[in-house]
Amino acid sequence: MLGSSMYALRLQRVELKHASRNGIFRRWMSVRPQDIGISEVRKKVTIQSLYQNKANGTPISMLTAYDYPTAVACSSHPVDITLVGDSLAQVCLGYPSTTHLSVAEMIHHTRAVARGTTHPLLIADMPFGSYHTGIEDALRNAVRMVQDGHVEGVKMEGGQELTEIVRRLSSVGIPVMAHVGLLPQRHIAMSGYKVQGRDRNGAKRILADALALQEAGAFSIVLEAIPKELGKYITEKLEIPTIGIGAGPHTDGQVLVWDDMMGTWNGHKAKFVRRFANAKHERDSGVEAYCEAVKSRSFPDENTESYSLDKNEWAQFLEDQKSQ
Ligand SMILES: Nc1nc(=O)c2c([nH]1)NC[C@@H]1CN(c3ccc(C(=O)N[C@@H](CCC(=O)O)C(=O)O)cc3)CN21
Ligand SMILES: CC(C)C(=O)C(=O)O
Repeated sequence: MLGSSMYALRLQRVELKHASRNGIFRRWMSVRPQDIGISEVRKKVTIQSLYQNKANGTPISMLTAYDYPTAVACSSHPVDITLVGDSLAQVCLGYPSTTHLSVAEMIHHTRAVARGTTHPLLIADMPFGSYHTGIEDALRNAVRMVQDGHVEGVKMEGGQELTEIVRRLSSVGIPVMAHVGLLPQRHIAMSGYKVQGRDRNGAKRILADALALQEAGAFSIVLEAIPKELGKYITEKLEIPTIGIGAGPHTDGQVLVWDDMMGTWNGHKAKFVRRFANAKHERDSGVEAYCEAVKSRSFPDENTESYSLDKNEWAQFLEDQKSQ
């Protein structure tokens, strides 16, 4: 056991050396997936490979993750991009809105996700307020996300007003994913979570935003809650891959929130959500069965789930107790 794990460690180190010598050093590229319980080796997803997806019409799968186990689950399947979305605020931390999430809280979670991430590209949301107080603040916070949070790129919500920030981050090599349409960080200003671009002028504005963000250097863009016709049109107009959530079937990729996809989210179910599992049912029946077993003393089983000591040792122990 010890021997084999030391061997794996040594091998890992050798591979790391090899990778860095060849100039293809990437944090996880050379980590043996078995180390975190992943059996299949997949090629690291890169911005270039995402462009190839768009070119050859292979859909891009993006899923949110908020901690180590969800990151490992993404890394165990052909998820192309793992997103530490700021939906973290609501679905994991119990805040009423994404606007409550701090950079420190986000980084705490991105570090855990990074530890469980192998082949997927790792992107995280810039929290509300972390890119609104000036270009240098945005850059400083993005650097924190990369350096302390271990993410490979950042996502930010907004349109043409963000182009200078996108340009600055891109210019120093921090990949930026843009996000237009429904902007959850602005739900108060937008009077709720509403489908965007439903009239001619709204649609024009979203297209203009998407084009401006591409021109500023965004490597990809999320289209949230817009009509499917517009999702298709923007996807055809842009050179960068579009990732839709409630933007119809014609975007270059799709994203869903982990808890929506798993069927564990108790809150509102948006029209664009499909539950691909009913993990809530499994989870609840597990908790119920556990409580029942404890209360009925059927758990733990005396023989298979408990420890014992040698009969003679125990007799001696009791004997010693008498003379105390
Ligand atoms: N669980 C969860 N899933 C998400 O997709 C998500 C979050 N949380 N939290 C952060 C944001 C908020 N999002 C939301 C929240 C609500 C709607 C929603 O209720 N949409 C209405 C549209 C109504 C209309 O304009 O016609 C819907 O019924 O689909 C959409 C996106 C997306 N993000
Ligand atoms: C749903 C995705 C796109 C997101 O922004 C989030 O998880 O916060």
